[in-house]
Amino acid sequence: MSWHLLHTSIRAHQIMRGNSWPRELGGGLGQLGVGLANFLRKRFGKDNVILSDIRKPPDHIFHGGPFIYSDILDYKNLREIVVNNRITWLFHYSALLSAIGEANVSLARAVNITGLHNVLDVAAEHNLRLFVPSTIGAFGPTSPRNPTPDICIQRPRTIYGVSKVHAELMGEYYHYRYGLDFRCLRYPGIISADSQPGGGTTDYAVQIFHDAVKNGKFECNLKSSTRLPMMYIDDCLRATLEVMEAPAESLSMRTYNVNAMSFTPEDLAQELLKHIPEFQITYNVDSVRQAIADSWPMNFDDSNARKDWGWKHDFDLPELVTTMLNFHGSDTRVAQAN
Ligand SMILES: NC(=O)C1=CN([C@@H]2O[C@H](COP(=O)(O)OP(=O)(O)OC[C@H]3O[C@@H](n4cnc5c(N)ncnc54)[C@H](O)[C@@H]3O)[C@@H](O)[C@H]2O)C=CC1
Ligand SMILES: CC(=O)[C@H](N)C(=O)O
Repeated sequence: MSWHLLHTSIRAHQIMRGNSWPRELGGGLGQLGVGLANFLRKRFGKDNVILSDIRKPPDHIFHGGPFIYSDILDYKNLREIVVNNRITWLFHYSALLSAIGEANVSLARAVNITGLHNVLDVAAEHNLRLFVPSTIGAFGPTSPRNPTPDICIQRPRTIYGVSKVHAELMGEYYHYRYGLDFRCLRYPGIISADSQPGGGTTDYAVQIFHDAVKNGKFECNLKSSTRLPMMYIDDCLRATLEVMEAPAESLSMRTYNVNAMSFTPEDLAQELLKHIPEFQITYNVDSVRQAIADSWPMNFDDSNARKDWGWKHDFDLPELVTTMLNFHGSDTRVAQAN
């Protein structure tokens, strides 16, 4: 019996009891982890996915499958989990995202850098296959923005971006120096319907759907012309699994951009109006998030991922909006019925 652990958060890790499958587990209570847990439980059965968290999970999560405690900053605890459960793959999702990281730099440095070091060491010590997500935030104002290739200048201006460049470089160092099977994808802004974002710059693109369905209006904290790479969560989770299952010999790199679409708040509002004609968007720009967004890629070049391991996205902007509204719409209908 081999186990696979995804480290995502102070609130959630997951260890999956897998027979022989190299499958990933989502962080229990993070935006992506919730989606990942659902994805994995639909495909592999809920009893093969164990959530871990230093907080008590809500009932629907607790009853959704097995549960265990862990903290990414507790190296001894990490080693015990890896050894006691014979972990073979580790997915490290724990981080403070861009905006929340700027509000608490010392905690972001601890979690995003010291936490990463703990994971690298336990992964190298126990020969784990390690996935660490990077981000569009790993680029900065001196990077080419339209499009942004895999290899170019990376001088991000957030602790989040600096920590993610560090993760990319450290992961690749451990790969070349110690043979660690490190794999990394730079995610765009990820959009999910059934989970809340964790304090990033792209969070508006998640909240707008909830507000549009519930109130018919939305106050956007970025300028209407702010173009950013975005991806629907199903594409994100599939990309993660596909790169982890790709044969090592197919990987010419260990860190890849993955892309699906790029849009502005205005583009998104126009697409929403096709479904909700009365929808209204207003703007109240958050200067911290706007400065971060203005330093990030506008479009991502992911040609290496498409060439090396066959990456292909499924959701463009129209499909994203239809899918998200169907979820929120059905959610609202259920709420009204109840
Ligand atoms: N959601 C997105 O749009 C994107 C996410 N990513 C990356 O994917 C990963 C997961 O992202 P999300 O689920 O959105 O993040 P999230 O903010 O929803 O969850 C991150 C988790 O890290 C946890 N954390 C904080 N301190 C911790 C500690 N000491 N020990 C363990 N966990 C700790 C937080 O409690 C939180 O639950 C992160 O590494 C993030 O950088 C990358 C690009 C885009
Ligand atoms: C794109 C990301 O990495 C995240 N959603 C953020 O905005 O901080």
